[in-house]
Amino acid sequence: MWSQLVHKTRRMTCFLLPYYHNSPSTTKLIFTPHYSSSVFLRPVSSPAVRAFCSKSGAMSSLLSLQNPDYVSFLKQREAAEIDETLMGPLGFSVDQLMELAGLSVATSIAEVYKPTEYSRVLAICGPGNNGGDGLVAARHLHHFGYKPFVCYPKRTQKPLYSGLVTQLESLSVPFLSTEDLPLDLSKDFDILVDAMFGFSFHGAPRPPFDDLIQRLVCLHSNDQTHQKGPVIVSIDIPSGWHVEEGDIGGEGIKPDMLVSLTAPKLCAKKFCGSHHFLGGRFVPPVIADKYKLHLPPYPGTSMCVRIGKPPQVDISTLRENYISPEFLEEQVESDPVDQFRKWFDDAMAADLREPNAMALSTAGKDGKLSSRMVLLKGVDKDGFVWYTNYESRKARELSENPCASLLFYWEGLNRQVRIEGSVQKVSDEESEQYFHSRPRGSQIGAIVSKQSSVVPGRHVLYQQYKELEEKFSDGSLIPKPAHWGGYRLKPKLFEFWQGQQSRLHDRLQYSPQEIDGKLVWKIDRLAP
Ligand SMILES: NC(=O)C1=CN([C@@H]2O[C@H](COP(=O)(O)OP(=O)(O)OC[C@H]3O[C@@H](n4cnc5c(N)ncnc54)[C@H](OP(=O)(O)O)[C@@H]3O)[C@@H](O)[C@H]2O)[C@H](O)CC1
Ligand SMILES: Cc1cc2nc3c(=O)[nH]c(=O)nc-3n(C[C@H](O)[C@H](O)[C@H](O)COP(=O)(O)O)c2cc1C
Ligand SMILES: Cc1ncc(COP(=O)(O)O)c(C=O)c1O
Ligand SMILES: [K+]
Repeated sequence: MWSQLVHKTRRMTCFLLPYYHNSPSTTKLIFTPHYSSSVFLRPVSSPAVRAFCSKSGAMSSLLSLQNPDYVSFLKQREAAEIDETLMGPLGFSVDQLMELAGLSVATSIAEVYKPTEYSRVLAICGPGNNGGDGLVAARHLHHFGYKPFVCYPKRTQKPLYSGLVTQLESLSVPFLSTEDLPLDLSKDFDILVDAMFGFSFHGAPRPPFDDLIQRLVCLHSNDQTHQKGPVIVSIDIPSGWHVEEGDIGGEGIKPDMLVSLTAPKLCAKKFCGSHHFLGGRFVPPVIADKYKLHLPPYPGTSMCVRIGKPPQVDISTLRENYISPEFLEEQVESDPVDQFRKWFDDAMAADLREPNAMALSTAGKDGKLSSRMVLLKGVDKDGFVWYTNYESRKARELSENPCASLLFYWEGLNRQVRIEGSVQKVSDEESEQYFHSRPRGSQIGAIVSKQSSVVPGRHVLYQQYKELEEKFSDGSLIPKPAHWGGYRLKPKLFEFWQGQQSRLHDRLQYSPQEIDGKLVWKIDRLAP
């Protein structure tokens, strides 16, 4: 039933940072909880930083605030050696590694540059494996919804490479010769994938790559005219850079994004672009161990992880233009609770995270306001229910002033709901029933926490928690503390807000009116 709603298991997020513990006889993989101050970062959904707006992007971005020194950098010789070991004793084939490398590049690009804004991609591929990564990336980008083009002037006559070319041709991905390419690449492409040279580059670039690199260099000079040009994404090494020293003369390409593979090479320390990613999620422990590689963990199932600092953003530029279906008086339910349920169902269907999270605002007798999030645990014609500590700040304020307001914001649907009314405690039986439905850990947590009071340190809570956990380890009933229970807000005012373009939002307010001794809800449209 809806009013007994939302008993979803709370998702506990714990970041596990693997490290390899070396003992003379064994190599053990130990997981330690990894706490980072950035753990609480939310993805910012705006065009400027769509960079990390996808779910996995958000995960990558929160890992990014790790100390950048934490990441290892490889010498050219080490990179080549690792490659040989992977493809020798460790049993990988070059095809496999190239596929994973190219996929990492495509997913890194997709995390930062959305195909709706950056559709036209030119992959410039060199004669070696770096070029192969570029071909694979182009294929994945096609499947991700981009429009890739490929320039592959020095083709390698090996089945792996001719296969990659055939695969692209079968997707009708156009191949452009160097002569076909416009001298100025800035007009025709949104993303330039630099897949010319990787860690085997040496000396000075020979034709035709010298000229191609120069065309990428030229784009920065255009940049000074403040034209929005294409972005450059380098695979593993910015082509033309010394693999260890970087851009020695300072006249090389300046990529916006670098996707390091396996581990960044030394030149990556000189990378100044906005987006440094790591790909190549195939490093087995023996390699990590032998080369003492410190690499960030890949989030979830992602093929890439952001390393280095995320780009700085000007907060004042962050904004969304809401685009939604019109929300009209004719469509709404006459009863606001029914309308709320309809929208709540939409929020559930949209798979939003914690659609039952709501801001609760209260004020004490001094009139000073306070807000916090709580979880809605039930709704019906009698009101909106949540559970909390009856000795908390909110409880004190509610005892002094029973008026409160609730606010839901469903970002993915461009919707907000405001509810105002008066608050009462729910019955003891109702609290009792709900309390015992919670996970046992949360029940103990409620006993331990004298909510809103000052605690000398986390260890105090943890100590009490451990003691109670031990006490109730036999599975016996955990008694609900008297100071824990529910509140119900009886609504007197509703507002349903649907975001629209140019800030001309729809706002429908429901207020109660008595007509012929009967209570009806009056619906008014408010100016946005
Ligand atoms: N383990 C991994 O992470 C994997 C990474 N991969 C990718 O492979 C490259 C390294 O590939 P490799 O084939 O060894 O080398 P390059 O792609 O860098 O290029 C070698 C070719 O480039 C020619 N070359 C070298 N220098 C120049 C130059 N100055 N001018 C022109 N051409 C040059 C070289 O020819 P030579 O005759 O000079 O030897 C080669 O033809 C790595 O960076 C990753 O991107 C794998 O895909 C998977 C595993
Ligand atoms: C998403 C979310 C849901 C929360 N749900 C509850 C809840 O249901 N009950 C509760 O007591 N605290 C909940 N909290 C914690 C409160 O926001 C708050 O920190 C706590 O209730 C103390 O508030 P007070 O000192 O103003 O009384 C939640 C926090 C968040 C971020
Ligand atoms: C302190 C506190 N109490 C209660 C709740 C509600 O949790 P539950 O869904 O377990 O009732 C939360 C949720 O975040 C909370 O933080
Ligand atoms: K490259």
